[in-house]
Amino acid sequence: MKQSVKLVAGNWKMNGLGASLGEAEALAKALQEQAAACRVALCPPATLIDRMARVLADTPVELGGQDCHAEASGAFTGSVSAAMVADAGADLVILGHSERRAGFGETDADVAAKVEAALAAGLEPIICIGETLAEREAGQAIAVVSRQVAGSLPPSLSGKAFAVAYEPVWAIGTGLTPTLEQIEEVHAAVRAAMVAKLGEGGRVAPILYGGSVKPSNAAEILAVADVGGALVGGASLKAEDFLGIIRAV
Ligand SMILES: O=C[C@H](O)COP(=O)(O)O
Repeated sequence: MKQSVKLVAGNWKMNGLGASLGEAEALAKALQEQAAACRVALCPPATLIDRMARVLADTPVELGGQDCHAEASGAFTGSVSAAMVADAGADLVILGHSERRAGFGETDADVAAKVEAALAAGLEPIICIGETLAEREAGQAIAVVSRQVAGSLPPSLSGKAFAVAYEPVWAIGTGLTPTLEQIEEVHAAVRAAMVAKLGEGGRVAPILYGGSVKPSNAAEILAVADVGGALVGGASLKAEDFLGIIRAV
């Protein structure tokens, strides 16, 4: 299989005010002094994208949003469009995170529509999938992620730059992680579902792992077959911790 460059993306979620720009600056400075062996991205809250774009201009750190609306414009109070995320300075956008699926009722079809909007705006989507603890305990993990891939990835992704992030819901922010064997098994199933949906276009995009990735476990997780990077929450908020993960690639 052709390997794409690994991507390590930090999802700040609803954390970080202007003061946190110092962490982005420190990260960029470190990566300018010693280049990373992977792509690196930070995805701050929408209000920080513009300011962070200035801080990260001419550095190796890419910038992403955490969500966008599926429509291009209109009466959607509180939402931002994909074009707005791009206009603020982002190159990527996280879509379908489990916190949006669970907290805002986003379905696979909603996510697929957002992916279309992101592509139209020139953004590279990072499409999140993952099973709940109840689904894993019921032996449904593979079926759930396969269904999410089939429903959340529109055919138009074929030939476009994108990533899928496998994030078991029970591993997010808990300190728990699947075994390396479980990660390998799910990533293989996700890859098969991507190829079933997109044909050859599903073979190259990286499949990131997310859920309690930290400097101490990053190397072993990133070495698992077809783990194409990491989507990092808590440990991306401090440059030093995030660098520990990036250096493990
Ligand atoms: O998007 C990131 C994930 O939800 C992982 O979060 P975490 O690294 O804090 O477990």
